[in-house]
Amino acid sequence: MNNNQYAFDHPDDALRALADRLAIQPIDSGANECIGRVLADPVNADRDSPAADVSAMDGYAIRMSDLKITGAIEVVGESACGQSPPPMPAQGVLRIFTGAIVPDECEAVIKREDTVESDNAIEIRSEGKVVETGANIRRSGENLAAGQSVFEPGVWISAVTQAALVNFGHYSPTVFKRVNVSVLTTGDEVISQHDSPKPWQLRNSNMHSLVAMLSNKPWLQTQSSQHCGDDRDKLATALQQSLGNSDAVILTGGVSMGDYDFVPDVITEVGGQIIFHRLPLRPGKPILGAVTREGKLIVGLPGNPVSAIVNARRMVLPLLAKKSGQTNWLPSQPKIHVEGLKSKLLPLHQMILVKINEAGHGVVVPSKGSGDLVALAHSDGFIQIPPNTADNEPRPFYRW
Ligand SMILES: Nc1nc2c(c(=O)[nH]1)N[C@H]1C(S)=C(S)[C@@H](COP(=O)(O)OP(=O)(O)OC[C@H]3O[C@@H](n4cnc5c(N)ncnc54)[C@H](O)[C@@H]3O)O[C@H]1N2
Ligand code: MOO
Repeated sequence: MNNNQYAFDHPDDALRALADRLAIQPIDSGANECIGRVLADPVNADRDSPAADVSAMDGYAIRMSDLKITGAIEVVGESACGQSPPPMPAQGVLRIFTGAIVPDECEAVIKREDTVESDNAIEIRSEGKVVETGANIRRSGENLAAGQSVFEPGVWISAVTQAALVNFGHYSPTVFKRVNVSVLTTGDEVISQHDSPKPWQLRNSNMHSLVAMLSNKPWLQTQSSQHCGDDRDKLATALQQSLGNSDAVILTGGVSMGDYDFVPDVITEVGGQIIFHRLPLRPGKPILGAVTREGKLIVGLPGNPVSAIVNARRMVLPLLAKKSGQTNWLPSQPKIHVEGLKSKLLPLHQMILVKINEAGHGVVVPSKGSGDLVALAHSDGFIQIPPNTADNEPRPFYRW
């Protein structure tokens, strides 16, 4: 707590306080697809990786004494992939292939380009003469030994995670259930895609952008998306229903100080415990975070389209990630230099739209404010600048 104006000084503190109260998803016993989902059980190595000493190159399995031989050395046999290896001959070398098992008593592998090859014999070139004991041999268990931990629960299963899971025999690991999310937009001025807007109306960009952001994540599932006018009772009913069939409800609009801003009251009415309402953020000051008794998430995002989507990325996705079981739910972001930054000195964490240039630097996207969804659409993400800061240090970058 701080100077009374805001429940938290830093958005991450607000996130942690709310995240602590969320119920983690149960295990999904019926999952038949694990890619993009969240690992629920620990995974240990079922065997050494590599499982045996193997060659890292196509070449010849030698003893160190072979390096002293000038002239031809007989190639006595070969160790090929997918076969158990022949014994190392007392004299002569074996042809060996990348990934094939290195026989006991082989002391190094010489790359074939470091030899002069002829029928059933090689000569070792000067480049090959300098190999050291163990050269080009991958030792059994050097990546990981049998029984050691590969992953703890809470890992997001990407293509690279999948490589290790399959390598250790976990084709269908246990995962957490997807987080079912409902999107509930509010406001009498917002129309559906089937209507054409009058001057005092606008299209529901928030609903479509939020659903798009959520649908990018295989560990989430959009349960429903609906719009509700500024009617307190209808909003309460819609929120109650959404909470009944989802794990999280994300609302937009109606969270600030207007006469028709019913969202905070309605959240309390349906049993939500408000953890924060208003944070020192721009955009996003009116944001509201709440939790139900069952540990479901409710977030009230401001209605302005830039504010809604910036805070969906900055605040909602981490909370949903926590709920999904991910342990790295609030990762630190890479810091980037930003050109053209002239931020005002404000007692707020400012989130500024940027585009990334070829040098990997951010360039500020000129914006007219939190209703400027044209600027939003031309950005790659945003940076976050601490309150009352005017220097041009690298800042954390949140990519869309
Ligand atoms: N007296 C104060 N007024 C306002 C404050 C404040 O602190 N004191 N905060 C301002 C800030 S910051 C924001 S952001 C807005 C957010 O207010 P609400 O969440 O109550 O949003 P609305 O008033 O409902 O709408 C704001 C704006 O966004 C448009 N909108 C709403 N829903 C959608 C939608 N689904 N798709 C596209 N656009 C939407 C809406 O028409 C308004 O133009 O409050 C300030 N006021
Ligand atoms: O969240 Mo508001 O967008 O700062 O205008």
